[in-house]
Amino acid sequence: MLKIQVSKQLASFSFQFNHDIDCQGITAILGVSGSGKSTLINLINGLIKPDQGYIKLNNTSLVDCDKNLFIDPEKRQIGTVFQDALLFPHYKVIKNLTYGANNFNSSKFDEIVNVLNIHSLLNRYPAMLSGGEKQRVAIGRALLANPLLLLMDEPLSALDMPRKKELLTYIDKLANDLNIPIIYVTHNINEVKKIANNVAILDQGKLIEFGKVEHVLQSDYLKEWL
Ligand SMILES: Nc1ncnc2c1ncn2[C@@H]1O[C@H](COP(=O)(O)OP(=O)(O)OP(=O)(O)O)[C@@H](O)[C@H]1O
Repeated sequence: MLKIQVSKQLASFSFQFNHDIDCQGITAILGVSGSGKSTLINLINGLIKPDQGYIKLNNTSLVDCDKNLFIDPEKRQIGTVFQDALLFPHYKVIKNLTYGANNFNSSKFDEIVNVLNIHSLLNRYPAMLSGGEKQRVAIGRALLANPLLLLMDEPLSALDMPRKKELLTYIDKLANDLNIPIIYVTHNINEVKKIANNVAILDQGKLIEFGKVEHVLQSDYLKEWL
């Protein structure tokens, strides 16, 4: 369980989020541009410090403003995949995957390589990969660090439609085959329908709705948005 009760002021933008997120399956964070989706992701992974409140992952405090506690991003056991796959251009895929990952065994490596279907890419440089292949490698690298939770901030936005469809299938497999909980940021309702179990809707830095996808997609807020 991810327990979040935070507020953050970024210039004139006020952000608040008070809700628990079940660490199971895929939880989508949906909202228009500027609603605060990336702010939420960066509060969870530690790239932003809240002004007030706390975040706990499976009962471990990641940040607690009252106690002046702040766990550094690299110690949170949380993987983040951003819009653009940030790979080292001068390293082959295999080195990009294993860079900085100290605690993994070869069966874990094989499992991740299989689920993401990147075996044939291991000896290529990033410049020799398509956008979707790069994102699969970036996801693989995040998974090799053994995260308890995977955050994905609009991972499809740089891809064309066929690659989007392809990568969505892989993301779905991660949650099901590897059993890794995922928080998935998007402004695309179709992506939510395809892969998410639960969805949170943000608007102007506030949580508007949270619940099962079937339920939330019926909300009046989304009827106006569609
Ligand atoms: N460091 C900052 N300083 C000032 N304002 C910021 C800062 N970071 C974000 N903001 C503002 O906070 C608001 C929310 O930004 P955020 O990136 O969280 O939105 P988003 O929903 O992820 O948007 P998008 O879908 O376009 O990525 C925006 O108005 C943005 O300009």
